[in-house]
Amino acid sequence: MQTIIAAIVGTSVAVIVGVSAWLRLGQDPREPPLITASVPFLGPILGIMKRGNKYYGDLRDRYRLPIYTLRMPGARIYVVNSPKLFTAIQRQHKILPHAPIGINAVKRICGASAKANTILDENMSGEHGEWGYAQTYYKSMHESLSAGGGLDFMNRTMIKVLSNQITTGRFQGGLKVKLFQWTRHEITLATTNTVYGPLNPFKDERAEKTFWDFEHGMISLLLHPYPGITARKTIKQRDILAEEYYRFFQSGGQEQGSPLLRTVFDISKGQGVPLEDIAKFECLSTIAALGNTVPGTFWILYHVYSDPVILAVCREELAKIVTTSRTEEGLLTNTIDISRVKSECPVLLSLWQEILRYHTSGISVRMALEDHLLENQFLLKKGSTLIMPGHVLHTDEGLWGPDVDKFDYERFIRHPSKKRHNPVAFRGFGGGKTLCPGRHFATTEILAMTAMMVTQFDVIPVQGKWIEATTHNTSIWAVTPGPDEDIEVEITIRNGVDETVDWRYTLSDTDKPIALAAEDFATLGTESKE
Ligand code: HEM
Repeated sequence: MQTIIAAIVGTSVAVIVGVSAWLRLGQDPREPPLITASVPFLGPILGIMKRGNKYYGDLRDRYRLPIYTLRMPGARIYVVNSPKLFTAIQRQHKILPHAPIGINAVKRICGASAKANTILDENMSGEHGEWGYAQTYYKSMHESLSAGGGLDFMNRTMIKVLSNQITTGRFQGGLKVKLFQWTRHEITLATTNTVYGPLNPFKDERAEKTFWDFEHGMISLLLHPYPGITARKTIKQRDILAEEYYRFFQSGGQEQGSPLLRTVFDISKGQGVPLEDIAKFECLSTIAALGNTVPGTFWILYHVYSDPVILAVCREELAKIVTTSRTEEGLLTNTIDISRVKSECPVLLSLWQEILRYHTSGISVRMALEDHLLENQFLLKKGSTLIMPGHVLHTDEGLWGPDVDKFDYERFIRHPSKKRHNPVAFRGFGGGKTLCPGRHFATTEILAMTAMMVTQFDVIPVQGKWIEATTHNTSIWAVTPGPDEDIEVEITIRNGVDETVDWRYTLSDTDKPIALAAEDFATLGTESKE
């Protein structure tokens, strides 16, 4: 027996030493340093399975490298830790694009026809100029969601829809709900009514349920080698959803929808994508619009209501921008202009940014289309994958200071005596070519929802005290994780709120982008340091 064990141990050690040596020999000295796990190839996979995106933070702390190589079966991966290199990689978007990885994910998730997939492939990385489906689709999304008439229309519609949902009439005598589930429903309705208009398929609660079940299982379409066998349920949910979108488009629903929807629909049609496939791609667009906005809203409500100091400060800030008027009949109306929330409520805005810093852990990925010497220093081999984990920047003490692990709702408040953080260190909305186009809309929606709740309602945990919400069970792919356990709360009308007074929420001004990402600082003319 002992001899067998010794033989197994001996062989394993020999294999590990052999594979490690082979890995090192296959590594060009100009490549980012190789980190070999104690079990080659499997080590990183096990690390990621165990620690999720925090694994990259662990390696950053252990090796303190600006960029390093990880080897996994069939993959050469460069993981980036330095904000300077994040920017350098994003600048090389033709040689180091996101599209080959992103389009592959779209194909696996949406299961579109061969015809649609061929259209997707054409000039996907923009190597021949700004044409082709992928290029024009994302460009038009960015344009439709940038400051201007289209975004103003969406913001105003969303504020109107949301304020019709969040009314005192619904919470008479208190309403007990699970906070995450409730937030999810309210945001799903407000966002989809805004995007899809009066024929919104999500008005049917069955569509909403199918959508969230699909979202939950979607990772299996990406990771399982044979999803047709192992992820049949998720595929069925996607196909039911796609049928809903198909019926919507066939009946011309998009004509009454948002300018964003009409624009991207026309682009898909113009590129010759069949209607069945436009409907399948729409499943993913809704994921983009809701996937992070829902947990983002949950976290802001959780932090505001679970901390009496934050709640008091936010209420004080909002009270300053409430204007009261009287109708001819003598009825009082309180009005909050959401434009003023964005320009005159620095604490609320800082709280939202801190939520993104503290809770989001998105990863930006790129692929090297050819050998490239990054910053004349690091050789990136053709075919390799680049990983830029937001988490490593968000948790870097050198970038945020010694209190980096603390949730500090005032961290982003600008003050002449305070050194501003490096904008590149904030990755809540990613960056570069794939910078989130929905960031301004989502920010307005989340701030509007918070303003409506905080001014009119109290939220109290049914258990009597707030339990710290954790995110240990988060899937590795979640950009903004939801809580491990939902929290049962009671929503009641805030003490002192006069129920005879009408509350109105408006958006008076045309959208002025708030500097959220490093790119916004550049657009707004504020310097972006690295
Ligand atoms: C709090 C809410 C949101 C967060 C935290 C968020 C975050 C992100 C992140 C981290 C990325 C990836 C960036 C990268 O790879 O570098 C992204 C991409 C994207 N987001 Fe958002 N997002 C939010 C809301 C929205 C909304 C409301 C929409 C649409 C209405 C949207 C549409 C998209 C799209 C289409 C992309 C892909 C962009 C491209 O590849 O060019 N997002 N988002």
